[in-house]
Amino acid sequence: MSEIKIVVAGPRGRMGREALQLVKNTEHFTLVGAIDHKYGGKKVSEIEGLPNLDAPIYTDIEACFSELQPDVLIDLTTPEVGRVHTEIALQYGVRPVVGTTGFSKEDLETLSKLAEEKGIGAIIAPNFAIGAILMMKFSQMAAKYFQDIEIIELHHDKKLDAPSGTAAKTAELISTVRESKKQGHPEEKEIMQGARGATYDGIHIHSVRLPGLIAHQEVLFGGNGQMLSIRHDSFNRESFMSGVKLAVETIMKIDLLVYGLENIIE
Ligand SMILES: NC(=O)C1=CN([C@@H]2O[C@H](COP(=O)(O)OP(=O)(O)OC[C@H]3O[C@@H](n4cnc5c(N)ncnc54)[C@H](OP(=O)(O)O)[C@@H]3O)[C@@H](O)[C@H]2O)C=CC1
Ligand SMILES: O=C(O)C1=N[C@H](C(=O)O)C[C@H](O)C1
Repeated sequence: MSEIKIVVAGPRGRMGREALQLVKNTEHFTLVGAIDHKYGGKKVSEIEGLPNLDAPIYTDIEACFSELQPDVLIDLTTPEVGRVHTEIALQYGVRPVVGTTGFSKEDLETLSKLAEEKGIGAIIAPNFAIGAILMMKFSQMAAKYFQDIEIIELHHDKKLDAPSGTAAKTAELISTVRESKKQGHPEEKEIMQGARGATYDGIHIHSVRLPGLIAHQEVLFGGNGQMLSIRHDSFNRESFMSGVKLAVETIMKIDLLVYGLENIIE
């Protein structure tokens, strides 16, 4: 395989560190730079706890792209930052692989149009773990038979966005095969605000945040005298890396924005 030149945004983060290891351990991947709002001017190897990689760190993403001309940006930052990074990457002809969650429907539409306009591939994947993709696909299958559905997503307490990108994507996939409906008693009242969680197309989503957790989701389907539960657990962040690798390799061959890893696995 030919060499793929990569820039990682968010290299000191929980996912960013794991992505640096992936790049380091993959023969045809080369880390040419990193984007970090606090450590511009340093090298990755100079930051405590990061792998011994010589790549320079930039705070200015445009300078980074003009000077290094990377093939791919891997973005693992925050919703606001990730959205701007993705837009700039597309403007500079750098293919974005985005794990950052919390993008709105409008953000996705705007970025998709921009990718199409520029003829550049982009992958935005709320979850890179193969088991999570299967959990979402199995949930979509089950929703044809069970229309009353509640999603419980559980994450570590450092997570910024709620609901998780995975929960939002699961609800979105389910709503393509299930007619919108209001669940629960028609006259139910929340005695405490938020008790029934968020709703997407009538599907209830509950977000749990606790120390000790990594990334977990259970989708509950209620039927007459039965319940089906589909669950996925990520016990470490390495679980996401085979998906990141696949996305980086695939993005070199596509020229449009893909939202969700399920679209490139099949
Ligand atoms: N798609 C997937 O499979 C997965 C996606 N995620 C998503 O990935 C994102 C990152 O998660 P996680 O690693 O846990 O979060 P972290 O908070 O650990 O990492 C985010 C990093 O981004 C840095 N950052 C903030 N602003 C900028 C900026 N302007 N430029 C460069 N870096 C910046 C932060 O630095 P500082 O701390 O100094 O602010 C931090 O180091 C989240 O959106 C999360 O939901 C997470 C796991 C899996
Ligand atoms: O912040 C996290 O940790 C995770 N974020 C993603 C999400 O919002 O779905 C993916 C995974 O659940 C871990």
